[in-house]
Amino acid sequence: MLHAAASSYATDSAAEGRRHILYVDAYDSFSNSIIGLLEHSLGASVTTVRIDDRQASANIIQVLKAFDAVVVGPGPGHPANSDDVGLINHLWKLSADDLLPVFGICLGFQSLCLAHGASIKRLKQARHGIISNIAHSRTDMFKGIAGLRATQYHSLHVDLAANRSEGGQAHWTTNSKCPHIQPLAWDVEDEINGPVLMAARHTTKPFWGVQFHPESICTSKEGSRLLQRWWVQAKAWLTSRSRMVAPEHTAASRYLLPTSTTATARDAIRTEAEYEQSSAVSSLAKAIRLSTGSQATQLQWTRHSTDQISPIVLVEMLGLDMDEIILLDSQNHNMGRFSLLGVVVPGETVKVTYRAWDRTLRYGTCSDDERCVQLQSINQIWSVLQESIDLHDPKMYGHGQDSNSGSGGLPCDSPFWGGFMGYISYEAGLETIDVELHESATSSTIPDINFAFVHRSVVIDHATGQTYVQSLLPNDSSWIAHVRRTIHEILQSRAAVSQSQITRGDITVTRELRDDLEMETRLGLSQISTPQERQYRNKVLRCQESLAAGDSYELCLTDETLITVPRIDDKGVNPWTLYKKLRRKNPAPYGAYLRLSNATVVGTSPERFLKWNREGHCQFRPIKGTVKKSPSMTRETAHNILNSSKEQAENLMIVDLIRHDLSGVIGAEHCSVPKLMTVEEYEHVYQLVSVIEGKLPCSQGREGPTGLDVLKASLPPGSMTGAPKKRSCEILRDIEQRPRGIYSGVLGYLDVGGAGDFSVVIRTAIRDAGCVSRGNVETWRIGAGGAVTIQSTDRGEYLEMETKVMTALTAFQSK
Ligand SMILES: C=C(O[C@@H]1C=C(C(=O)O)C=C[C@H]1O)C(=O)O
Ligand SMILES: NC(=O)CC[C@H](N)C(=O)O
Repeated sequence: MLHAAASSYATDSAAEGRRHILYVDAYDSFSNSIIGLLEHSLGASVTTVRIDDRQASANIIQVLKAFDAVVVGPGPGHPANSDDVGLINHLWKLSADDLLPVFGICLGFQSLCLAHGASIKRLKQARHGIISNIAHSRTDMFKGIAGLRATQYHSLHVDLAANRSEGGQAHWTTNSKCPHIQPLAWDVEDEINGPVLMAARHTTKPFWGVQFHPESICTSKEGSRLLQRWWVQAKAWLTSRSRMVAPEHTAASRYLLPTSTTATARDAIRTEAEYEQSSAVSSLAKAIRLSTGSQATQLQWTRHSTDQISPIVLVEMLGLDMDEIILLDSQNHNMGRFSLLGVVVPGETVKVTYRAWDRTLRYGTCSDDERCVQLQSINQIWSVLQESIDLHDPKMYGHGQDSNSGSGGLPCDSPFWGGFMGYISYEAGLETIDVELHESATSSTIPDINFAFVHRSVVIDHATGQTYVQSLLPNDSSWIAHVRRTIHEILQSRAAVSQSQITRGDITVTRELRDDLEMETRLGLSQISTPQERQYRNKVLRCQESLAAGDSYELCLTDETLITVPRIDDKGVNPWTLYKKLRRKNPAPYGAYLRLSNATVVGTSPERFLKWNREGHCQFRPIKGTVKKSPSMTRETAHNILNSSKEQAENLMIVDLIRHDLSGVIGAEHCSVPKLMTVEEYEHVYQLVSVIEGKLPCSQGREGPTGLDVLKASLPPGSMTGAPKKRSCEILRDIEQRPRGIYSGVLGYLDVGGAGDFSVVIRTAIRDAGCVSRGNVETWRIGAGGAVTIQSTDRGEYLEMETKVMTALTAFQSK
């Protein structure tokens, strides 16, 4: 199947007269941005092939006939390792008749030079996310290019044998060892590594290459001009040879494998086997739909002016604190606007779980009516989630019912009207990028995807002081009235203020004090086992070895802290009491309390992963760069540290990675970076934050990608992996030797109206499933870690991990 560019929505590959470029993807996390640049700076149509596409490799001559030029992308590994470059090696051996212009970027460039006599060596210090001025010859593709600042992501470099003998000067001549490699650009500012070759061309063949990354957000505009200059040269070469592409461009299609899951969540399932399963899976959507009746879905809702009502008080007054619920709680944090409560109605709410290691999907309202379907791949889940959402979109059924507010229509300011609430684990994310799971993932008892289809919800808008009570169930006025009465009760007794317990009457106060006391007694007897410093530091060093070897540019190393708490009278820690303590100690905008199926999550994440609204506006907010607060750490010093090259490089890599993830779905030209590396202050840390945004194409009817497509294309969260994502995750799995589970995954909601919001699961405690019935102790886990770069120190990384653990561990320390 032909895969016409990763960003197929931006491309009209059938357009007449367009040139065709074959992009060779070496599994890099920046490829989609490069493809966007080729499409929009050069006006070319781009088709992607992966380096390990065997069929394309075996038929490479035929494949190339359909293209005007090839761009060979960056990637992990070493150009001398055939697995890392795959079919790239064929390009350098093409006969005169089959030749065509080739442009290599980073790994592609190194491969070009290696094939023509150069040596590939390790840099003394790898350059990942480092921006520098490029000194160039002003000739060839650099003609007319002004000052060029460019981002580098490399550990290896091209050694032309004459590098060092030129006294640190850039030079533009070939030498006898590499007579065909003509230098075109150098980095002469690098004091540690000395002059490093940044661009070259072949003296007789139409091969060019650059060591830096023209697609990076921090490479100046001259980066795309350079590509345009190359394109002029390439086309001149094609004209001089009268080279024509095969009349049928799609002739290449039968040799190329699809490169990514560009199928949208709404796309029809194709193979027969998939079809069979899909009908089983589809019955899930129908089962969920049945619970709302066969008629049009109505959203019944009321709105109340509640000022600053506390979601905690509301949960308790509704008597839900011991039940299965999902609370997304912005904890009055200045960066969180909404709090959302999803109610699980025992025996009625449909729960959907998926286990990555055996690919089983389970759904039902309770264990008795649970159905289990064996899936071929996680990709089948997205369509069923999307289908369930689509079947309930109240917009499709005319107006919802506004029973009390009198304004009619739907509550547009409420970001969630009902739909799925829950999480997607890190391992589920690994499956989406074809990373094999660690063997011990088989022992995991907590689901990897865990959602409830929430019909009844309450949304508190802390900015406007409005609270929405909403239900998708038919004839649910009595529940709505019950919540409304409870809200009035809270308001009347002024229980909405923070001193709520004092005003809620003696019974509640007594219960709360008793709960606190019980928890503190258990916590006083708990055992905390944090990662050993020496072992953690060794892991940092192992990460750095992979970075130095060129296998990764950044690795988000993590480990976990275990808290074992004795169960007394068959009772462990009350998760609700624990959550209340945690949110007091570490308020954060993405607070989460989840009890669903056998998972218990108590968290205070500062990091939004991805939000999209009903108009299709998407936003990522990755955090990368952490400084611990302390009496001696002034805001100014924190800013200085976070503005250092180490922290900025760390952040830049993730920004470029997320631009790639988002571009793959909506096209690079629709992505923007409105905030690049701004410092934000939290309870215990300062963080460096960037914002990447984009807009889904407006689709008529139900065509085109959705927010869920962006979500599935971006897992696991780049800030928790490092770049390039796939190789980095494989390295981390081998170093960490454990599944991460819910930690490092994403938690949030998919709204029936088409919106969604997910945080990154960090600074969070998770209770082991099954422990409740496992005798007299229970275990809680807190994952923590940080991005290791070549500039990290092992001790510094250990301290950073410790700081992050503490943000959640404080809740376990007895008073
Ligand atoms: C890995 C964690 O956090 C991630 C790593 C960060 C960093 O390296 O600075 C910052 C926020 C998160 O994306 C964690 O909190 O455990
Ligand atoms: N960005 C890249 O292509 C990196 C190439 C190679 N793996 C290196 O680290 O030098």
